[in-house]
Amino acid sequence: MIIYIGSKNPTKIKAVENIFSEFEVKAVEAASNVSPQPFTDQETLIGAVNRAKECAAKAEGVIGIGLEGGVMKLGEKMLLCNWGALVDETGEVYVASGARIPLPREITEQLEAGKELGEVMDLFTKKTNVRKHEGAIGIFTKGYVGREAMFTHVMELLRGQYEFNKKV
Ligand SMILES: O=P(O)(O)OP(=O)(O)OP(=O)(O)OC[C@H]1O[C@@H](n2cnc3c(O)ncnc32)[C@H](O)[C@@H]1O
Ligand SMILES: [Mg+2]
Repeated sequence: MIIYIGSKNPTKIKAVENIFSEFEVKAVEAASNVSPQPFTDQETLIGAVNRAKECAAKAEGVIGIGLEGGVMKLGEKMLLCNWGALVDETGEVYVASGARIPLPREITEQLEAGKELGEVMDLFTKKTNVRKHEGAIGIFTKGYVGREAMFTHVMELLRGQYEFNKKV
């Protein structure tokens, strides 16, 4: 079985490899077809599904994975939100979301002003490519849960549902 992951972000590739370690994992570009900075749960979920479907269409009999990051409003707070989708060899779609934590006010203000979280996090931490390393979730949890770990949990939820349905 070949697994296609629709991203070149190393945190996403590693999360897929961690959970499908016995299979060949191929990283390819896949369009989310949502805004670069999704602002709702719904938009983030759709982005993940779009990427997974594009991946599953790359070849016969493969599994496609989409992992998408965004933010969502909950009352006065803005939360990190992440979604994953797995499209299996028959076209069945499985979805799962990642852990959520609220973002500090100074971050949400910049997102509301139209900036992308990736850029805001690099400015905030004075680092480069936070999104390819610990991610915002890693920064605001002092490294307890990084982006790879969060996406790895999403992958467990996806593989588990797939196997339950297949009665593996
Ligand atoms: O190459 P792709 O797969 O697109 O990976 P990405 O890092 O851009 O990640 P997403 O498109 O899934 O995330 C959507 C936006 O949110 C940002 N983002 C999401 N989660 C983040 C995190 O934990 N840390 C920093 N930026 C994050 C990201 O930079 C984008 O601007
Ligand atoms: Mg992106």
